[in-house]
Amino acid sequence: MTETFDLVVIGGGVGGLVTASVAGQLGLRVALVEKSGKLGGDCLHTGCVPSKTLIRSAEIAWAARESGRFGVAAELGRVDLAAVMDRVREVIDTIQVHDDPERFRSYGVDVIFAHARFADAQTVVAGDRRLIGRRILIATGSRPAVPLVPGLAEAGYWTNETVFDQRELPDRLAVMGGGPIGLELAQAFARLGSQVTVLEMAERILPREDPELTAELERQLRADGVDVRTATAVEAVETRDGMRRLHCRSGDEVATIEADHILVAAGRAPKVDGLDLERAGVTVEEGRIPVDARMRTSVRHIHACGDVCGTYPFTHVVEYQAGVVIANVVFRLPKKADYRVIPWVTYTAPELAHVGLTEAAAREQGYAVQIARFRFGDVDRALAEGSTAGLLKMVIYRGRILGASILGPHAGELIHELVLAMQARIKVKHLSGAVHAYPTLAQIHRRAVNTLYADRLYSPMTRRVVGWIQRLVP
Ligand SMILES: Cc1cc2nc3c(=O)[nH]c(=O)nc-3n(C[C@H](O)[C@H](O)[C@H](O)COP(=O)(O)OP(=O)(O)OC[C@H]3O[C@@H](n4cnc5c(N)ncnc54)[C@H](O)[C@@H]3O)c2cc1C
Ligand SMILES: NC(=O)c1ccc[n+]([C@@H]2O[C@H](COP(=O)([O-])OP(=O)(O)OC[C@H]3O[C@@H](n4cnc5c(N)ncnc54)[C@H](O)[C@@H]3O)[C@@H](O)[C@H]2O)c1
Repeated sequence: MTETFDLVVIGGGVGGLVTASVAGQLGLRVALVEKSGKLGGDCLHTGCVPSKTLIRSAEIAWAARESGRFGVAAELGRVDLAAVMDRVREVIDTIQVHDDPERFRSYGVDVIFAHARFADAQTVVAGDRRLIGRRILIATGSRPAVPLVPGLAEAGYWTNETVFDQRELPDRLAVMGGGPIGLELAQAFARLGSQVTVLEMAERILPREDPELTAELERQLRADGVDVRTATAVEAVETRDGMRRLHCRSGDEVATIEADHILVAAGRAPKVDGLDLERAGVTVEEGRIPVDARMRTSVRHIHACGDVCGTYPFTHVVEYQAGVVIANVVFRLPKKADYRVIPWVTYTAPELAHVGLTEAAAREQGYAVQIARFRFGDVDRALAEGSTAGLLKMVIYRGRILGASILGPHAGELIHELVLAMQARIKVKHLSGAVHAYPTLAQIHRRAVNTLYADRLYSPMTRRVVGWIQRLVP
């Protein structure tokens, strides 16, 4: 059966759903093809939602363990991973209601559950249907990249696709990869009671983040009981009596880590296979689909967004890119994606939030920047909360923020004041001038900026000026 559509969307994750729902509600003839049998994609089923729900249970376990420090001394009973994962499932099911296929059908979207592939640049084959699209969107996401380590496949491992199905807490867990997925899950399992080792190949955890903050986060993770080993490569894995032995090398030193289970969190691979992209003439580079600023692939009427493009693989970025696709496809406006102000957050404890340029990136680009820093240990609310680790670091050029990183309590919430300031190109003097309620963590923004003015305010010159005013003005 051959049918014609204004827009054919491949992939029912964030990118595909946002685009299809808006285009459908605005009257375009839209087909949405999803192969997994359910809508929602990685974020809902195996990504953001389950990980953040698991982290919440881990926080509760940690709070019970630490309660004595707050004068409440609660007893932590047995951690029941099955019950924790049941709660994860409940949260997914609650959110899944928003992604009910019937809801999309009510918007006029033809939702098709099938594997999609290209027959040519205009035609997508989905089961026994041939969908001709005036425009086509590829939003097929990514899957875990699994390193080629001898013995790993035979030993078996978890990824984000299987970890949330587990029912028993492992005594010992080895995590390959010290990126956001690895660290969030490593700390969560450690807080729930597993003995966790993180094996990171690079010199430091979260290599894309500011090293000043990641060094402090590494110390915090260790204090939480996570054994973090950087510059460590897993060279081979063997299984003995059901136990995994990971043979690792760090420089000249070799070590063997024993674990009941291995979690692989070593990066993502865009899902481009099985799409027959060559039939459509869509270019694939280094395993991902490159796009221009209008989210167009090498074939102008075929767009791509989200993890399949391999840049900024975050839900909020996919959503933003879908907006660019909508502007171009639905409104035919030449809107371009602009990544100047993109925040992201790693949900460890403390959280690490970032937006814009790091200090190193700004200096590399030739900006003579000023750095404003303030530590949570000097913020009264952080003291009251008992969460004093971490700091705010702001990268400032000619009075405006080029970038900022926050390591600290609720950093993911706090960063948005700076996101808005950057987006609106507000000068930092306005952050300092804005009254911030006491005692809030948000005072850290104002206090960081004030450190820049302190030297000038209390300088001999200002003292002289004040002296003249006092003498001259009655
Ligand atoms: C553990 C984990 C935690 C994360 N936490 C966060 C977080 O806290 N914050 C954040 O911003 N981001 C987070 N992310 C990243 C976020 O989940 C992704 O960036 C986002 O889900 C990507 O959306 P997408 O639409 O590009 O792809 P997906 O959501 O992966 O959707 C792609 C869809 O396409 C379908 N598909 C693939 N191939 C075909 C085909 N040939 N035919 C038909 N359908 C197909 C797939 O089945 C899937 O449903 C996390 C990711 C992981 C793995
Ligand atoms: N909070 C969030 O927003 C959030 C959370 C989780 C994931 N995500 C998204 O998902 C993406 C993927 O996350 P990720 O953590 O899997 O990937 P990543 O690429 O960010 O980090 C993977 C880490 O694994 C290391 N590594 C690679 N191969 C290795 C090996 N053989 N042995 C040991 N270490 C190895 C890399 O050096 C890197 O530090 C992230 O870039 C992020 O955009 C976001």
